[in-house]
Amino acid sequence: MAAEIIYGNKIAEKIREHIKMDVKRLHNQGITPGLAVIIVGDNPASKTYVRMKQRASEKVGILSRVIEMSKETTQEQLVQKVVELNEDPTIHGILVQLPLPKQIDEKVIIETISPDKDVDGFHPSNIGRLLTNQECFVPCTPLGILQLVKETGITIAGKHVVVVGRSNIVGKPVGQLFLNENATVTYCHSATKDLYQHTKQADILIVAVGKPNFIEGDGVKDGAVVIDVGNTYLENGKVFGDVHFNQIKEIASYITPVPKGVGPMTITMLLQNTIKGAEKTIRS
Ligand SMILES: Nc1nc(=O)c2c([nH]1)NC[C@@H]1CN(c3ccc(C(=O)N[C@@H](CCC(=O)O)C(=O)O)cc3)C=[N+]21
Repeated sequence: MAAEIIYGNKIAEKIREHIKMDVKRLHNQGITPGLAVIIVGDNPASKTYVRMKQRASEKVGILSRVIEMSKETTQEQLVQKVVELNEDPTIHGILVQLPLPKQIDEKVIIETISPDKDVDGFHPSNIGRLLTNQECFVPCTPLGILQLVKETGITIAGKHVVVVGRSNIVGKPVGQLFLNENATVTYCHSATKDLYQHTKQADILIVAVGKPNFIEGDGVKDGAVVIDVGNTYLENGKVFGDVHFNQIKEIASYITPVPKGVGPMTITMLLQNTIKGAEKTIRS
């Protein structure tokens, strides 16, 4: 049976309507949520993402400030910029677009961002809080994936979630998030032996490796929910996911497309986290 396609862009649109109302409520309290996005260097994909984030922010009434820094920026200069934004009361969310140029240590920069403004959820303090199931900023892509799966109406508790990929920004936190939802979680990665033996066990298969068509039809169980986190730009300018969509759509119960799947949810969760950052200033 053919799978139902989960259109992340449609779900994202619905959530953004709620976000607009949250922003209005904050405006009425005299607060304009502010997001700072720092981009270092001129990676074309990064520029595209930053533009999408900026446009999405403006549409819902979040003030976005994009800070462009040259590819020669030193670590010290970037740290200084982040410290400045940490202290800026008009900024409620800080995102440093990754990857960073070689001369800059990402870990140092991420640890400089105030955990209270860390809308990416990459600071070790937020990661530790996610691990211990405490209130925190959850990384945007994992949070978006959870919302997409919840939108299908399936129960997550007790399901076997198999995550392919173990990056700090997607693989690891998404597994943790589903573990917190009482799923049984398996992580697969580059050293995993007999990958398909594992992926075929998945009720929910999440693929985040950045390799087009990495998982084909024979790696998927009948009726599985398949979430494709890939976003690889090929020379022709087209964007590709990590799973063989045409094969798997005949096997899965639900599948996310690329584009219009996980990507728009990532950006929507960034907006949601920025509002959460702005709300923190009310309570304190
Ligand atoms: N500090 C940091 N935080 C991030 O969240 C972050 C980052 N660095 N570095 C790069 C990755 C990638 N990322 C995407 C966001 C949206 C789409 C997205 O919306 N993609 C569209 C396709 C776009 C197109 O059609 O060109 C879609 O899937 O429909 C993709 C990828 C955020 N990232």
